[in-house]
Amino acid sequence: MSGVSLPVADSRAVRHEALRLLRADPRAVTVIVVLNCAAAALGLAAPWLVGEIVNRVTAGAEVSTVDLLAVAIVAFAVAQMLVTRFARYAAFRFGERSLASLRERFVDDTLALPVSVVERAGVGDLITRGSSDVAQVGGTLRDTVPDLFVSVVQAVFILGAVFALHPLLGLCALAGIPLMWCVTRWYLNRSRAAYLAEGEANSALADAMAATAEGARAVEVFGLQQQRIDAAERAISASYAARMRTLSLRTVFIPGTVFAHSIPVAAILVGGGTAHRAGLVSLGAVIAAGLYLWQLVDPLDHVLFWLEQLQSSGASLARIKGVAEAAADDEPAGAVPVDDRIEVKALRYAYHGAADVLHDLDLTVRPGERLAIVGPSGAGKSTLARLLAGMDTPRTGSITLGGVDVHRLAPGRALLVTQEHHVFVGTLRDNLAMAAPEAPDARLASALDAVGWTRPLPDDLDTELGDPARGDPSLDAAQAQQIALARVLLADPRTVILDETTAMLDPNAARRIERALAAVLEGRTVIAIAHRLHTAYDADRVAVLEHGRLTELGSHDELLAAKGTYAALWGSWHG
Ligand SMILES: Nc1ncnc2c1ncn2[C@@H]1O[C@H](COP(=O)(O)OP(=O)(O)OP(=O)(O)O)[C@@H](O)[C@H]1O
Repeated sequence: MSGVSLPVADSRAVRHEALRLLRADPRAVTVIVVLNCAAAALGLAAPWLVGEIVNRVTAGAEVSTVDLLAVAIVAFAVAQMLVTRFARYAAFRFGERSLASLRERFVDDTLALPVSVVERAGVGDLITRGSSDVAQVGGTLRDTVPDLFVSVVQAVFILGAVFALHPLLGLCALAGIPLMWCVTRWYLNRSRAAYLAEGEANSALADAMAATAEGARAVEVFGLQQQRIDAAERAISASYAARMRTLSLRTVFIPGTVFAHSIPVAAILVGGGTAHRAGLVSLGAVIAAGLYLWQLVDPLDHVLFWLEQLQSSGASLARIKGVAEAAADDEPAGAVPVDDRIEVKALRYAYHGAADVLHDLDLTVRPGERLAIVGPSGAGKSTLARLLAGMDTPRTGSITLGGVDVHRLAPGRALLVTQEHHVFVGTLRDNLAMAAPEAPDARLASALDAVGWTRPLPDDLDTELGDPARGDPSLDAAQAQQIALARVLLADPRTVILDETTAMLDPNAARRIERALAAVLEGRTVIAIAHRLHTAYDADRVAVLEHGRLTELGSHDELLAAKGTYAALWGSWHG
């Protein structure tokens, strides 16, 4: 964790993104709106028909009339059920499609992020945004938005129906709104911060437990039991206090809204009863209005419940959109250089605002040249390699390849090969073809031959790799490195930067890989960070880096003759 978070989008950008998701499929949204309105309208029939039954019975109607109205109630209920079913289905499909599009965009935005931004932010943040935040927004699109919409439509229709029965009854129906408004505002003003604090306290508790479990040996050896118990108790107390805070908010919110629901029913009974006695409304209308109000409880509950969900999804969408903003801040790559000459001018670099680790570096590498960079640990060799590959940008000064800032080069022009090797889950073909998607199998196979690949695999290029849990053959570090080198061959970069490519391998494997490397590097410009000095011996020139400064530059023989740092390093390495 670096502590430098990825950005979070502001509320305007979040609103814009939410509208974009809704506008992406206007046909589906129209179908959902129409079906839900129809379902809500059909739901209004039953209370009105019950009121009609009361009015007709009071007026002395026949049993057959009542039967007919009862059948109509059932018919409307069935019709509402069917329409609701199709409305839900349409909403679910829309939600799933929106979720898929959100995921795809997130992957695109993540891949467009500069490596340095990902490293600074920490992979954990990106994973949380890509998993729980995307799932939260997806759930909201699939369930909350349609349900909220249905509930709002139902509530509006129900209130409209009560007003249609009689404006006086409509006014009684609105009697609970002021209290509900106050309680909800009070709750929403406090709940976001309280739930965020609860989430943080839970994470801290999980971290404290995990640290104790992971460091169990150290706890035992150094007798840290009491210290870990105290740490756990502090985390538990903080989590308990945070939970009590959210619980106390709910103990006001839930009873407050339940009470607010009963006010209009009481108002209808008192106001409606008085109006009926005064001959202003029929008894059936009062009963229908009472039934409507009971029907109103459910959609209002949903609206209040989902409001909170919308708040936390808004926060998740802001975090997802923040990744897109970070990706958009990066300058577009794709510039094509005039040749392969590398020019480093007055280069300075510092990590996250700390002191400079590279100071005023000037260096020219000719096309096709082999340059070795040597120096003590911490001198800045790997930092320079990353800058040369365009993975980070200089604080001041410039690095160009063929006149183009390396940061803006078209992909594949200059490649950094490190000691890290990753086998992607997929077939051997997938692992190779990502460097050259159009390459036929014969070219993939010859790239493998060129890097000295000898391991027979059960299904050749179709062999699945990368997931030992499903029984994929496991590859050792050297074989994984060979796949990485075959990829370099297939990508065919004009410039290759090697950063201690064989450092993690045993001497035999290292020799095999170095032989393979010779094939890969043929005819290219090569800048090699050398920890084994024979790489420097084979190079056209050697650059010595000490404390972030270039202190020596020349051929192996010239530097030996100069009797400086390189000569001393060679002397101690050689014997
Ligand atoms: N991610 C990072 N954040 C902060 N400082 C860093 C980071 N990576 C390297 N440094 C610092 O930058 C300086 C140069 O490190 P760098 O890894 O480039 O040296 P190096 O010559 O490659 O060393 P080695 O041979 O041990 O790999 C060191 O002081 C190191 O502590």
